Amino acid sequence: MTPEERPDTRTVSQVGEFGLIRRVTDDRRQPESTLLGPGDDAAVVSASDSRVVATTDVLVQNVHFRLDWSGPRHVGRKAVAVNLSDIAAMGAVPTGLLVGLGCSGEFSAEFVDELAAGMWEEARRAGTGLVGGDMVTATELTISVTALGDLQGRPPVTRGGARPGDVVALAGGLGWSAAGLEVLARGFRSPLSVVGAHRVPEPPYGAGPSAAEAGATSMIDISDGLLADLEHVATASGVSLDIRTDQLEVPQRLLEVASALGADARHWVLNGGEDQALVATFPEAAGLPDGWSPVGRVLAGEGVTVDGAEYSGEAGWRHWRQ
Ligand SMILES: Nc1ncnc2c1ncn2[C@@H]1O[C@H](COP(=O)(O)OP(=O)(O)OP(=O)(O)O)[C@@H](O)[C@H]1O
Ligand SMILES: Cc1ncc(C[n+]2csc(CCOP(=O)(O)O)c2C)c(N)n1
Ligand SMILES: [Mg+2]
Ligand SMILES: [Mg+2]
Ligand SMILES: [Mg+2]
Repeated sequence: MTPEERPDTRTVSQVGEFGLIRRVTDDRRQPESTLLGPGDDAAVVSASDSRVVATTDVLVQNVHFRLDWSGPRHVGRKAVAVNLSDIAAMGAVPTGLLVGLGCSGEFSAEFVDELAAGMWEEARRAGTGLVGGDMVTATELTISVTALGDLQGRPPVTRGGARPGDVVALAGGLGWSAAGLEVLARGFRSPLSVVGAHRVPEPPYGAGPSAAEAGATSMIDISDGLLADLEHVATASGVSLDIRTDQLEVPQRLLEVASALGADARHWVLNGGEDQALVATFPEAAGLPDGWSPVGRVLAGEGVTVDGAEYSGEAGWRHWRQ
């Protein structure tokens, strides 16, 4: 075995702050929108628009992921995916990502390499890259990602534009991540269809800009749960949203997993978080773009209902739940 082939067993402490930065920034082919990448006091990115969309989501070990449930590549992909889905939910395309990493010196440097590889993998799927970040020592593994985006000349699609008569529509899957979380919490590691969805969500990135192009009146990505996140749209728009369960399919696979666990698949679909699907409202006459299907209606009033009735089950995820 040559020295180059020997596995690198050094820890983060041994490699140090600048060694670590070099490892995760060297040899990365930046996307075209990166005019100046990592290495200076700040990055410079180009955009076709004079406005910049900016969003941050933080992931903390044992709150957002567990390292006995997910590997560093999964965690890296998820940290980027949840941020890129917020960019898509504004109707924008991403132009760059900044990553704040807090980790203890005991982690292997290879762990950080894998985390960075997962982030780049997900960033590339959406046509963007990591343009900068920060590395600090911390007692809990913490990943803060900031995503920047370009509205390409369109108005932002906010949570506040839904109007009575609009169609509520969905792009992407719901309930898969919650099913995976429950499977993992019960000590199982399969089926991969749900465990994989929990480890790494698959936001429908292209559906955000295409909804904006088609005249969506409001949009949000589902991080906490469909009903919980639609509450934000109902409040911001001053309307009521009614979800129709005859239009919101519960996938057969989720029914099977739920039946094996004695759980409720419909609850996963209505209240499960972290699938990062997109929900938007469209004027009835607009027609839905590819990848979008109707799941309900916007009505005059307030709050979110299911088939015209209040939902009695527990709502979606909340930090510091009492
Ligand atoms: N610490 C903060 N300082 C300033 N604004 C914040 C802070 N935390 C959240 N916000 C803002 O509040 C709004 C709602 O934040 P929230 O995190 O709930 O949205 P989200 O990212 O879409 O949801 P999730 O975090 O579940 O993915 C966003 O506009 C966000 O920028
Ligand atoms: C170990 C572990 N326990 C529970 C969960 C579930 N979970 C955590 S945060 C969140 C909502 C989105 O977060 P945020 O609002 O911060 O974006 C959900 C559904 C998990 N992923 N890992
Ligand atoms: Mg957030
Ligand atoms: Mg969001
Ligand atoms: Mg978010």
